[in-house]
Amino acid sequence: YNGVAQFDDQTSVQEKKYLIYDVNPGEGFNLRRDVYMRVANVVRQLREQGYNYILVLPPWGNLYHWRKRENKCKWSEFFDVESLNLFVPVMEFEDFIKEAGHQIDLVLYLQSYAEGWQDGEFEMKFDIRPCIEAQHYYEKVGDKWRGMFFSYSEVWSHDVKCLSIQGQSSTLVDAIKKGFNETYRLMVDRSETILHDHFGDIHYWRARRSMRYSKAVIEMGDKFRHEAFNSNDIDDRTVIKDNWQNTEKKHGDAIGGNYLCVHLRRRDFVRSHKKNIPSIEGAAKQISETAKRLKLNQLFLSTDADTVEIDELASFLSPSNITLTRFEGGPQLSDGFISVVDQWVCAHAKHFIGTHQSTFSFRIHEDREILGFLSETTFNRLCPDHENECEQPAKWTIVY
Ligand SMILES: C[C@@H]1O[C@H](OP(=O)(O)OP(=O)(O)OC[C@H]2O[C@@H](n3cnc4c(=O)[nH]c(N)nc43)[C@H](O)[C@@H]2O)[C@@H](O)[C@H](O)[C@@H]1O
Repeated sequence: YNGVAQFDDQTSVQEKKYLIYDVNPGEGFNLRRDVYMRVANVVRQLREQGYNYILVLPPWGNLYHWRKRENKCKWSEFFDVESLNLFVPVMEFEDFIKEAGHQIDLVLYLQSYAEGWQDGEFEMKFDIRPCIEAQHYYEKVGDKWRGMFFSYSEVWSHDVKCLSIQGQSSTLVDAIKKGFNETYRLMVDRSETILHDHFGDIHYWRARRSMRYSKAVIEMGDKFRHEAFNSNDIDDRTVIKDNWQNTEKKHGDAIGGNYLCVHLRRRDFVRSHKKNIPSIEGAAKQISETAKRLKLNQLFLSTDADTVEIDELASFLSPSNITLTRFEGGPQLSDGFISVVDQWVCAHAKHFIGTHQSTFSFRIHEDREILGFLSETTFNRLCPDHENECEQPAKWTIVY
């Protein structure tokens, strides 16, 4: 596959256009990372077919899980934008405003079909339809459509249309080609409505491999690994090349630092995934057993739990020589930044155990696949209290 850099020769063929996107406001950080991969693959396909789209990165902000209210955060705070740029050309929203102004030509609001699936069959299709709920998010004031637009109050759109769609990245490609390929600044809202073309295929992984963390995240994470666990890339065998395009690891290349990482998802998960996650005591029991089995007495805990639960967990660890360490960050760091450092540290552990169906854990799985860990050290989850041997996460292993 040589889908890279083809865009260089196409810039002359077609006038440059912008594809901006957004996601359902209630979605968390790591589901948004998944949606990025779907949209990046929309742009990849459009470019391969001669449409000169640049992907505009939606600023991070006002996330439900973030306790510090932050908005207009750039992707470069968390990710290496130059690296993303090697998959499809991307730009920060602020740079888009500088380059193309405060207007968007059309917001295409993705929605499902009001009538649901016909005959219970999933068929890929799209149609412009009356809006079902977009009116809650966009309002026409004078001749300008106003909306959230990532908290940029000066931004507005000339038009808003609703597209009922059932399908995947390529379905949206078809819709754009058919109806909107003349649109200069196109924004696709509710992009999570489309699925991946093929979950876990080479295009999925290329987009994912391009999503490297920012230098600041990596430096902070590496410093912490070194200080807390004496872990470093040479000893852990986790050295990777600067460019993801020529980084290819085999399972078993990486051995990881001398610690066990557990991602313990709490807060809203305690309610929404009650049946599938353990109690604090149950988690401590499973962690203790794994630590004993693997002869690891250093635990790195990545969690959104409050300190009461963390102290409780620590008190249940047995034998009591298991040390519990967390990355606390400090007041100057954002919630988003701390959470990505947590993921980086977990990605380098000798063994990882995550939480059932948490996209936060899924992104750690992927990082470990990229680094070349054996799958059995990665695709593990905590079981609910009443099940000793629950079903483990599907092994979505890397493909090159
Ligand atoms: C119920 C669903 O849960 C889904 O969450 P799920 O997949 O775990 O994962 P995320 O989409 O990332 O949302 C969870 C957020 O909670 C914080 N968080 C969770 N675990 C940790 C951790 O170990 N360390 C740190 N520092 N922060 C953590 C962090 O802000 C993270 O982005 C949501 O995406 C969906 O929108 C929905 O709410």
